Amino acid sequence: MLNLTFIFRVRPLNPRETKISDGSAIEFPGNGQILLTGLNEVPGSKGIKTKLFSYNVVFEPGATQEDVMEYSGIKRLIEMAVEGFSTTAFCYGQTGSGKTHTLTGPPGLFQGRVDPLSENHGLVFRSFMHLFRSLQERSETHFILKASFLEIYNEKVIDLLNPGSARKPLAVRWSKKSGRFFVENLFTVDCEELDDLLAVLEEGMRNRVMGSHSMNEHSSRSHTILTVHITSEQQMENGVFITKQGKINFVDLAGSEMTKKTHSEGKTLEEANNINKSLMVLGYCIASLSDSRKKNGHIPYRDSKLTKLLADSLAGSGVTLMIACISPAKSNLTESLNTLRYASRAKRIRNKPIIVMDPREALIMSLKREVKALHNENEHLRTALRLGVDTLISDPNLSGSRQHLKTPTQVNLEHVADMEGSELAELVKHYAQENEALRRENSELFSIRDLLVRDQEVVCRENERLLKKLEDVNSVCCRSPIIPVRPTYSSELLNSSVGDLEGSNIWTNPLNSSSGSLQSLKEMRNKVVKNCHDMNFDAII
Ligand SMILES: Nc1ncnc2c1ncn2[C@@H]1O[C@H](COP(=O)(O)OP(=O)(O)OP(=O)(O)O)[C@@H](O)[C@H]1O
Repeated sequence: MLNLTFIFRVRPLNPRETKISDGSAIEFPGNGQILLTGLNEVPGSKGIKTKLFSYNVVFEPGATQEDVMEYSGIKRLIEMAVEGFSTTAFCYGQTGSGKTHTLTGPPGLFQGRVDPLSENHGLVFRSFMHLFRSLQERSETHFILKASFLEIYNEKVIDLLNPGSARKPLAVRWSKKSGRFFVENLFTVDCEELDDLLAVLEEGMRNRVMGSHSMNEHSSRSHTILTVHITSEQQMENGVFITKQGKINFVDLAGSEMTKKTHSEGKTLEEANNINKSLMVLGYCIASLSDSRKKNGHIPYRDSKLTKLLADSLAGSGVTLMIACISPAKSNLTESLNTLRYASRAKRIRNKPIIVMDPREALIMSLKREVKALHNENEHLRTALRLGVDTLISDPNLSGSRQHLKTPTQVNLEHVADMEGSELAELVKHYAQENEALRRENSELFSIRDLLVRDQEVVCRENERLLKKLEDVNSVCCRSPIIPVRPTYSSELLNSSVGDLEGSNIWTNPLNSSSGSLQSLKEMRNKVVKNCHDMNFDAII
């Protein structure tokens, strides 16, 4: 199952590019195709002028923020997070290609009073609105939302919701329990209302490190990860509560940059080196994951903070939407080519996403599913065999499996999360026992069915033999001059009553004293009719 989807957004030429007549090097032939032109001017192009890339979703420069929300697949990602999956949307691309614009909007949107109706809002703001609408539609489920927002600046993790005046970095540690990396002491905010989530976004955006270089006046100098944890509690038919823990990460990667082109030096150069290094590690991880020979080997997640924190999304149980942002300008052709190639490599990662659940609850769920399937199968078998539940229970041939089901273990089906270990163990035991009893009953029903099928075959053969005998007698009768000729009577025989036949002279044959034959014919016929009646042919599947 594919868990990494790539989509593309090509931004319009910016005023600077238009001013210096830096034309577009990208054409859109349609059907999700991107045609790079003028490649022969790129060093190492070996004379190739154009290259065509094909993808499922490509947003052309005219696409609006709403278009991206509607057609990028982000809505599905949110639904999956609500259903308990770990999901990630991240924006990748060279500096100034429109990553921040796509995720959160243009620069300055979060300065001063934020206009909630602005058309400039990016995917994060729109996703929060969609998330709350989606939760409201599921009134039968109780949801708890928590959000955190961090940035990785120069390989240091800073809490954007609680940066402190010194912007003290937080440690990234490995959790044995959850089997993943986590940020120690990261501020996590309870978000009961949509406004709480929006406040998290605003606060984080204000605290983010921005810089300026020749290619982007408002360049993000850090990677940011905004995470919304979604815990859902739903009551099942029998009172058991099932808890699922989904999450959605919005990752705005700092832009890859050619330091020569951005004229970086000093602090900006150090930032650029760190950005490029962590993006390179991300590239290695993606390349290793997409290479089937290396997939189960070493993946260098530990080589950067970014890959440590994204490891579960890339390789584990997550579902990822990668939005590759591209500049159309001729002057950025090499970078655009790199982004498209990077995406082509990453497209090959496939994993099986899984819902994150408490292992004990997962066991109960799987036992419940099995119990339900067995119940259904047994019910079907019972109907097919025309045996009522009571018949089965009173049938001494059946083991005590049904008796057990009539008096199930009494278990306190309270809120599972609040249950003591011993209570949970008892619940698991109960389902395991019920499961076992149903399995036994299932195999007994199957043996009964096999037995009946065998009986049916024997009776069919017996009937065929009797009908053959009737045919023989018929032919003897036909040869007698006294007996009027009837074309065939085996079917007529089966359709008429015994009384009809007795009164009829077609059976009397004084020459071969056929009263004995009549008697045996009647017996045979009765036997066939009885066999057919006894064996309900339709009932056996
Ligand atoms: N689709 C678009 N439509 C209009 N303007 C855009 C679009 N994409 C980007 N821009 C503008 O281009 C400029 C650079 O975009 P942005 O800052 O989002 O790039 P970035 O990839 O995040 O860069 P960096 O990696 O340096 O942070 C911004 O002024 C932004 O508003």
